[in-house]
Amino acid sequence: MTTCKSMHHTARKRMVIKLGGSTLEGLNKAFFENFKKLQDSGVELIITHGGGPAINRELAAQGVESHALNGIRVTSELAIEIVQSTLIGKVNPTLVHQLTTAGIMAVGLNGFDNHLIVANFLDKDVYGFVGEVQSVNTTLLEVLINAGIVPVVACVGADEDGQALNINGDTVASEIALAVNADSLLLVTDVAGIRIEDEYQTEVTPSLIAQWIEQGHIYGGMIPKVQGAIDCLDAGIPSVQIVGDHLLGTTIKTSSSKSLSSL
Ligand SMILES: Nc1ncnc2c1ncn2[C@@H]1O[C@H](COP(=O)(O)OP(=O)(O)O)[C@@H](O)[C@H]1O
Ligand SMILES: CC(=O)N[C@@H](CCC(=O)OP(=O)(O)O)C(=O)O
Repeated sequence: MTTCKSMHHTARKRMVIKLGGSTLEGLNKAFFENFKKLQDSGVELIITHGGGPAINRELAAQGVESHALNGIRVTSELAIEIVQSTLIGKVNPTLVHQLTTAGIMAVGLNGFDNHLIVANFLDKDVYGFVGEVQSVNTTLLEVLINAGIVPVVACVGADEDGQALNINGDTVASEIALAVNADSLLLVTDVAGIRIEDEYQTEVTPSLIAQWIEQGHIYGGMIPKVQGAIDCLDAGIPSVQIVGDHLLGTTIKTSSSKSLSSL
């Protein structure tokens, strides 16, 4: 019996999906119903999200300055309060509502819950209240997944003193994918994948990505996505995709399977 059960478990696919703030507000019921179908077909889902545009609006409304450096928001003491309340208080429950409306049992979480995301200051002098992930406690995620519940994780970490730290949503997604040993990572954003000189790429390798960053073809918010993708591939997660809201986009692979046709 035990063998049977564990074999069943290892056969299940586990997928981490990150919904970017750039696309979050335009997603409809049909989009979320795709996730319901995935879950019904036996895929274990963990959803993470960002919320850059919502944070920008709230910062502007309160007259708090912030700017990005290498795709990371430089986050002052005033700004972290707004990041925390916007992501955990507004963006996360809105997303949980959309998922539950699509028939998915979903529960909202953030880095504070059962030490889910323990973080250190990345570099306080340069970035302010931005976190670098120190550890991900997967215990709670496993409990929820086993009960058929989809965890929905806001990208706020907590340091050992209980200070909230802002972490890029793509970074949280890849760290969680690594921690739960996901079979795939899907980053949903506002573009249909990586675009190079006006052409969307269907399949790319880490070495091409490094070249494109160097040449400035990949910049800004795309940088934490490809970095997270490469970290996952390096750790053996077989599939990472960056897609638009139609779920079409770029697959990042360690080596191209197109070598014959492209020769
Ligand atoms: N090579 C590239 N291909 C596609 N998008 C890119 C590229 N380089 C930079 N970008 C930018 O990255 C953005 C997506 O990142 P971001 O705005 O942070 O989205 P999200 O909120 O989904 O994390 C795109 O809208 C585009 O402006
Ligand atoms: C440190 C850092 O940059 N945090 C991000 C967190 C939100 C996020 O990542 O949102 P997107 O998914 O929309 O990019 C920020 O403050 O914007």
